[in-house]
Amino acid sequence: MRIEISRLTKTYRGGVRALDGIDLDVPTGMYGLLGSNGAGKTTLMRILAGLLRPTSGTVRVGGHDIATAEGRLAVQRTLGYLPQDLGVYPDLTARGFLDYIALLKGIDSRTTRRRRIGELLDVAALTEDADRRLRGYSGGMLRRVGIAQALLADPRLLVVDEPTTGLDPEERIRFRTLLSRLAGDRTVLLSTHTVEDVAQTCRFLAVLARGRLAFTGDVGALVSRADHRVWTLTTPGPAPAHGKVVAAVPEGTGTRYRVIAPVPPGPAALPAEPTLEDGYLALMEHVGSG
Ligand SMILES: Nc1ncnc2c1ncn2[C@@H]1O[C@H](COP(=O)(O)OP(=O)(O)OP(=O)(O)O)[C@@H](O)[C@H]1O
Repeated sequence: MRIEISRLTKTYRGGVRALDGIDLDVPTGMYGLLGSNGAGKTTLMRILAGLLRPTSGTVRVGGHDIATAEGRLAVQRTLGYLPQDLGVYPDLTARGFLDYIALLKGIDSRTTRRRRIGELLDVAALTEDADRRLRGYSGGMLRRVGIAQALLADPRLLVVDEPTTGLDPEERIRFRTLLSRLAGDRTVLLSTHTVEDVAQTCRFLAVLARGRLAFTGDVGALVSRADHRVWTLTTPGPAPAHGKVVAAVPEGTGTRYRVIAPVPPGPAALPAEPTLEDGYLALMEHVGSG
């Protein structure tokens, strides 16, 4: 399911221009949307989910234009959305909550609901805990309940907004693996400010900065933004005065710095292999974050 976005602009009442002329083509599979706080990611997700109207520009999802009522309806039928702040009822069990959402989504047949919810609890690895109240769930389990509710209508497009924020490393990895598995036969648009989530799951990504696209392409192309610009320097003295220090690890009597800079930050600096995070930071140095 392809997403085609052209000249998309969103200006909020009060004048904040959250999206400023976005052109983006998202193919089937897993796709990352990276950007710092306030870059416009949630605004874009909410427009895709039909919850917010753009100020101008066009958005087509699977060929349906979301500017028309029929288009929005068609997209809502093929889209599952996991918002940043999914509210749940803590006194419901996971099974009860999913049943409630399924009813809201118009799945009237009790048998269909029971079967579908059973399948999704299994996909989200929640079967054993399905009859426990949500108030006792961990952050990772709640996020998986969120994915299960987003999958109820078997959407071809899954839009997930900052799903791994606040998760511990094991839960984070488990959640990422789940998303990758789901992307096998659908489009999964993953919005995040965590570079590692994209590095571990996506081949293609876009970077938003202050409402504009700063980058689109494959992961390797973003990594190479930091080619010949990453250095390590171990010194007992102060941090290098030039370049952006991205890591500082105590080592012996000194500190090993990792630095992004166009030239070696000191005579003892050694070149290092760039990571996706280095590429992202090098790009942000260039465009200015925000
Ligand atoms: N309802 C609103 N009214 C006015 N301005 C808004 C509204 N929602 C968001 N904004 C502003 O629009 C810009 C983009 O916000 P958005 O939430 O889309 O960014 P984001 O990339 O999702 O950030 P975060 O990672 O912090 O969630 C910000 O400057 C934000 O303050």
